[in-house]
Amino acid sequence: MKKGILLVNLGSPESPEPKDVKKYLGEFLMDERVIDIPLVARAALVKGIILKTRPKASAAAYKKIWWDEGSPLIVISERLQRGIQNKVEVPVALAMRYGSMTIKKGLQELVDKGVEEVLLFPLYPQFAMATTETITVLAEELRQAFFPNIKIESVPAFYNKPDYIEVLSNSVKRHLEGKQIDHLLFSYHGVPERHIRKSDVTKSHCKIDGSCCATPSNAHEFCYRHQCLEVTKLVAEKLKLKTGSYSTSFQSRLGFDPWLLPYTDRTIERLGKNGVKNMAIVTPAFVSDCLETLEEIAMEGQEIFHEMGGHEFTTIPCLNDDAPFVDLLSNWINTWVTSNT
Ligand SMILES: C=CC1=C(C)c2cc3[nH]c(cc4nc(cc5[nH]c(cc1n2)c(C)c5CCC(=O)O)C(CCC(=O)O)=C4C)c(C)c3C=C
Ligand SMILES: [Fe+2]
Ligand SMILES: [Fe+2]
Repeated sequence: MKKGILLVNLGSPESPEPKDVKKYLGEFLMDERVIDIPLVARAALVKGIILKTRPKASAAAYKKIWWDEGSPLIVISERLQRGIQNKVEVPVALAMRYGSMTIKKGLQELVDKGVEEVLLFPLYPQFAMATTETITVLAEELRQAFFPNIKIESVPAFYNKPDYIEVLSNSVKRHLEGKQIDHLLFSYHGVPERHIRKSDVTKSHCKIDGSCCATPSNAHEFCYRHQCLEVTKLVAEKLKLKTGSYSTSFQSRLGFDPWLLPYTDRTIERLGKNGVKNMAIVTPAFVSDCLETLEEIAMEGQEIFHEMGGHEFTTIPCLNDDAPFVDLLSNWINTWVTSNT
């Protein structure tokens, strides 16, 4: 059976204009795994409230980070795809969960090249129902409806793979070389606490009480909070960071439901108030720099820190298309390609 790879990232608006941002946000936020409330309530919230105001504010934010070539997230994902394609023998396609580069088009591109067995590769180190799960569920629905003769295998969350932790740790180390940092903040995209409970396969483990994520459990295979805390722990161990010199927080909350704590903006504020002068931030929930890292962290986060009296604010880029990351993903793909052939 001929094999092929489909890398999948989140997606971006077609342009940073409010009408395109509105279209993108409409599709994104109407996903039942992103805003997980009944359809009628979701439509009322998204179309009746969020889409009335947010597109204008989001468009202004997108304009600050947009590149001549397009959305940073898309451009970087395309560079990653090309980097991997140069290192593997099978076709590598790229799709986005939302927007015009659809998963259906990505599967079609592979099928047109004769592919019958697809490795679906969600570009997220940690599992979340709003990211990994929505991709795998949609890909299976598309397979059943349009491509019944292909096989799809999905790459699970790779948050604790030793070679991933090594690449991430080396990147942090490289970007902090020669700097005197008082505090390293690991900031992950937040999710509503409800998402963690919904994804708890044991239905009783995740109490989000501070200790459950450190207690061994089958729930952790699908616990976003555990997987984020684990990345922090493993990188801190690898870099021999001292207790108290690093911490974890969650960014980008939306709405009034409780989201994972502590929040990144409040954490930056507290660090500044507590006298931290030089801080760095790494964002391991994102493999590609995007609105959430380039604007919310590198611009807004820096501003908060400076307002609180902080001096140096270092934003560590995502792994993007760095050679060690391209090599890592290519190695995993090549292992899959040569297995059972
Ligand atoms: C209920 C809302 C949201 C959930 C849950 C959520 C989870 C989630 N998102 C990412 C990664 C990205 N999100 C990005 C942008 C973004 N996210 C939300 C909302 C939720 N995300 C919104 C409304 C937006 C748009 C921007 C805005 O208006 O603030 C992006 C950036 C995309 C880009 O074009 O650059 C990424 C990447 C993860 C990993 C995640 C759960 C773990
Ligand atoms: Fe998001
Ligand atoms: Fe947990």
